Amino acid sequence: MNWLDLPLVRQVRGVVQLPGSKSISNRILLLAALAEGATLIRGLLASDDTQQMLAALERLGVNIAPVDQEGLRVEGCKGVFPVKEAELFLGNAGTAFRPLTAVLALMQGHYHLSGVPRMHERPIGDLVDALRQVNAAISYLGQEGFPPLEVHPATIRPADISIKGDISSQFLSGLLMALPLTGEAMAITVNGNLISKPYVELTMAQMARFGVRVEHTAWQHFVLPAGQVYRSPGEIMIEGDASSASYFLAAGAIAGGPVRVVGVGKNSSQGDIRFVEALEAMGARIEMGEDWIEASAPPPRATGKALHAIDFDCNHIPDAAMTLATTALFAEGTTTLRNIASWRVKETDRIAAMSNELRKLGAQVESGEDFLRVTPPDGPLTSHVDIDTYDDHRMAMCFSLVSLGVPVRINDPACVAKTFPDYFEKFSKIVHQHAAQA
Ligand SMILES: O=C(O)C1=C[C@@H](OP(=O)(O)O)[C@@H](O)[C@H](O)C1
Ligand SMILES: C=C(OP(=O)(O)O)C(=O)O
Repeated sequence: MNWLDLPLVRQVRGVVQLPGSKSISNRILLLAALAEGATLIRGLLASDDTQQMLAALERLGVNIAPVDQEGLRVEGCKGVFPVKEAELFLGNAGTAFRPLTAVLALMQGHYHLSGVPRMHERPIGDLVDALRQVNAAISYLGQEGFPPLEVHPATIRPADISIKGDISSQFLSGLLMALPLTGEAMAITVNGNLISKPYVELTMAQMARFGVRVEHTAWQHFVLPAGQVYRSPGEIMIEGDASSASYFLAAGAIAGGPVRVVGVGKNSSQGDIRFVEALEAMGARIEMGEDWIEASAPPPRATGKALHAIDFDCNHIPDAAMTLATTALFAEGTTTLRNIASWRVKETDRIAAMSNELRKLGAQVESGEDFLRVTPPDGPLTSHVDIDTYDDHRMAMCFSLVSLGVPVRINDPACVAKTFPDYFEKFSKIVHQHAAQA
């Protein structure tokens, strides 16, 4: 096991250029691959999750070539992947696994989809059930309802589909991106509650960039009109990742600031931009421009803690919500994060992992199926704690914030590669005062 020791940081300040959005990158790669015409993509995230999508598309016969320093040219295959038999390994990338399952189910081929052991514990049954309603032939190779999967050729028949949306929104997103390939009109009804709604909005917004529209009423009925085709818009610029922004903005709110992130701003299409509302509710000062956001701490309170606790429904920001859990260590009072049951089926059981590690620092933690409650210790956080990261990039990034209070050791820091390979380098650039210099 390797680790990274983060010394005590007394102040953060600076400007961070964000990496591209993971959620937009993997959607755009897939849609560009399925479109008519070539797409020049700029600003793509370079990380494990996008690498999984890129490698899978190349295996499926899609031509992808670098352009200039940072551009990528994807040759669209007009809705039909050239390769009809493939084994795809997709790591732990939900944004690759779920949408590719939906698309490949319509391709009349033989495909085998697998991932890392944790991916085989992450549910996919609700998506498979929905795809079976249009006669897709998918079988489970391990446990019923979970990857790995085998997709077989099948004659797809239009149907009114119902899908559950209370475990992951990626099932509905995958279905929405795939179904236009049939050319048929299709209606989807979401059965019960839909979580993580902004990600479905993001899906529809990316589809619209390729000329395909989805009609929907409330969050229950979605209609794909017949005869729509993905057409490349030519060139696409991907904005910075709003979830990745959360760590730097929280740092600015906790330890002085200002910290400015560049790459997302007030017109962002990503739901995690609304993390700033939670930070503001905790007392942080936020300013936003077209493509930047800046956070700084409020004046110190009598208690010594800059921020105050919140009670917040986090369903619309499941990823950035994790950052609130560690920000709560620097807030006066008890912070409650609600409606986060999906944390249990992500990179790890994030409610359990977060509870374990926060307790090591001296916080009082209460948790349930779908909530987490954090009360920081009265005195300082416990210093020099070893934080386990559970192969979860967000655990590593969230707990880097502990160094704004006490020195901390982050185990397996390289797990950040899933979405942000150079996270710790960027974090070190906003650090202005180590304990040794204080
Ligand atoms: O569609 C997407 O890009 C994502 C949706 C969310 O998942 P759930 O819908 O499972 O909450 C989010 O946690 C994930 O990181 C990315
Ligand atoms: C849940 C996440 O990833 P995935 O896209 O694999 O679901 C995440 O990045 O926090």
